[in-house]
Amino acid sequence: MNTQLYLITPPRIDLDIFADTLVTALDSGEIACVQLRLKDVDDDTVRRACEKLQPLVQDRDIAFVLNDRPDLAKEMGCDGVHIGQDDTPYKKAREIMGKDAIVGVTCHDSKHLAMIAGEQGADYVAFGAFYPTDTKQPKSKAEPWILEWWTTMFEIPCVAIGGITTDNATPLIEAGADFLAVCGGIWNHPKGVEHAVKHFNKLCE
Ligand SMILES: Cc1ncc(COP(=O)(O)OP(=O)(O)O)c(N)n1
Ligand SMILES: Cc1ncsc1CCOP(=O)(O)O
Ligand SMILES: [Mg+2]
Repeated sequence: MNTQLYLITPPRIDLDIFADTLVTALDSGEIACVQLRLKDVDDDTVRRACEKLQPLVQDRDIAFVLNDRPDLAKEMGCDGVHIGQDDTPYKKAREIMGKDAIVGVTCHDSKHLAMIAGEQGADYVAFGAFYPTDTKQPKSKAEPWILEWWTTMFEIPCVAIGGITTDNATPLIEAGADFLAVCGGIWNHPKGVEHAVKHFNKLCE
């Protein structure tokens, strides 16, 4: 399977404006997954964002994953949740989400964390940050070899994240990333989101 695109929503969104931008992105090419990632907002803001954005994504047969909050992901009918090492522990997240939902786990640049997540039953392991990013102050710096190592050793999909753009994605694709999780590289692309999606898709062919 070729590398697939996994969109992360911008840190701050105006819901009505972003819904239109998201539709443009979704209709520009192949996208496997969208993660709603809103930090430091109240639960109702997350609920409203889910209500507005989730149908746009799911109606196109694309997975809608919520960051950090298995409780809200379950309540809102999301396809999955992404949890970090300081979030709800995997077992609890799985208990809340059920066996068929997607549960993805941040593993930074750690083989050890990834093997634990894999053993516990994670649907994907996420490595990063591969490049400098303005979206988050990352806790770790990962190198492409960890993607190569993971894909050689395990069947569970791996996600590459952190500062990925159309200019720097190729080494991660070549190293075997199953998914590229991208925020700024899509929404802030100088030529617009349509061009960005198409360009990422081309790189992944
Ligand atoms: C696909 C994907 N990978 C990694 C992260 C980072 O999760 P986390 O370490 O919990 O940090 P926050 O995103 O919660 O700030 C992610 N969200 N998605
Ligand atoms: C959430 C997250 N986790 C590690 S780096 C990162 C930010 C991803 O956004 P961008 O693609 O803009 O670097
Ligand atoms: Mg988190």
